[in-house]
Amino acid sequence: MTTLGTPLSPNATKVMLLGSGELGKEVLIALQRLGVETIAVDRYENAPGQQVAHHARTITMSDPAQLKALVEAERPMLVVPEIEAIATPMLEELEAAGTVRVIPTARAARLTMDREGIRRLAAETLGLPTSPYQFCDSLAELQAAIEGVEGKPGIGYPCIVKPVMSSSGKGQSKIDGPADVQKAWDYAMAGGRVSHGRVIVEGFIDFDYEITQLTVRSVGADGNIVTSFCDPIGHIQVSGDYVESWQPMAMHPAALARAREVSKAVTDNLGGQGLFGVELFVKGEQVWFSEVSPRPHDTGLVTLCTQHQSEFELHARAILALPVDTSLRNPGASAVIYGGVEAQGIVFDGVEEALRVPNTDLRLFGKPESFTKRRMGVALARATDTDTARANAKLAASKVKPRAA
Ligand SMILES: Nc1ncnc2c1ncn2[C@@H]1O[C@H](COP(=O)(O)OP(=O)(O)OP(=O)(O)O)[C@@H](O)[C@H]1O
Ligand SMILES: NCC(=O)N[C@@H]1O[C@H](COP(=O)([O-])[O-])[C@@H](O)[C@H]1O
Ligand SMILES: [Mg+2]
Repeated sequence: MTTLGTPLSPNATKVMLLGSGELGKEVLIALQRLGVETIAVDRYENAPGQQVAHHARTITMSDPAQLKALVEAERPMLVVPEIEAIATPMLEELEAAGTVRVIPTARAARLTMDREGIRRLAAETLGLPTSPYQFCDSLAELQAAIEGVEGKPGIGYPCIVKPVMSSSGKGQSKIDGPADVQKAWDYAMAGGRVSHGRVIVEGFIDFDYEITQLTVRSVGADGNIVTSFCDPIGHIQVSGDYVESWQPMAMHPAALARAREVSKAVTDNLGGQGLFGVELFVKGEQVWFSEVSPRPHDTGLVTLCTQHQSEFELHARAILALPVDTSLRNPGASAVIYGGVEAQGIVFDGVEEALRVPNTDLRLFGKPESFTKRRMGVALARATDTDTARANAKLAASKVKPRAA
């Protein structure tokens, strides 16, 4: 049974988010609506979620001592990781000591913190289909992994190199031939979230399309964990970062069934309560596991305009052991708004024109600093079909013009 308290009182139900970007901001709003007392933590001041939470804290989340001190001082009922770059072994320690509960579990946060833990679990422990891959600690190892050594075939070309710890495509590049290897290595070294000399090289999967299968582990009426699925989300990525997503993605029934089998296998193993974003590549009826976020997914921003309960509300409910409803309300789409400029405190022209596009909405995240390729907002569109929704979301996004003040 869940009992919720009153925020800012001695009986408050306190939840701490580790990472408070655009995704955390929406989770915090969902928690606020249930009267949860929220603590938004990030690596910089005035992060989007810090602007809506009861309390804002700024620390280096990858520093175990700082993380421990903060959790012990605040004593939240739940700690909810929102990004990968966190001192997750410290979360495991704190969870083991009974200091706090981590969402979905501290082990899941550790395994998904870098690409190695989750890839080895999926491919080697669970036997799920993935791209061929190798981990490398130097340029020479990368070259050998691609070209092969002593008669052993390598991954070959084309392939993709990514820092083991990065997200939103940072440091990721495609290698089409030997001339690109050095450049890809240097780019990966510059792009990781935490300085780390390790990369994954993956064989390129020539998929027809890719999806995010949002999967929720919540507590059922009988007290047992139930798994529910949202309608699949289709998306387009450019340079490893999502630019457009839509829901539902029309899929062959066999591919959808397989996608859900794979999602269930991964999320069963990771365990705990909460929403997961399982990323899958699809070709015909064939499905490959790519990676999983044990938390709301950027491509799932579309659920703000398509589902009765968005992925953020689903996460908030699931972690509080409340019932969830994953049903679709109407088709819809999202389109990303990049900063386009390098400046602090930017302004957005064209918001009115954007919102004149029928059945659209906007989220401007309020990030204090813009970079050319930093995601600063998203346009949302609902429609009776996803083609119309995609066209309108892109049109609305294109009307918003960020600029230096
Ligand atoms: N092996 C692969 N074959 C083909 N395309 C790939 C492969 N790996 C990655 N991609 C493409 O690059 C995108 C980003 O890759 P990935 O999800 O691993 O990066 P990421 O940095 O973790 O991104 P995010 O944090 O946004 O999920 C994928 O969604 C896909 O479009
Ligand atoms: N693909 C993961 C993802 O989209 N994560 C989202 O981006 C934020 C970081 O943005 P920033 O790099 O602009 O600070 C994170 O806090 C999270 O909300
Ligand atoms: Mg991804």
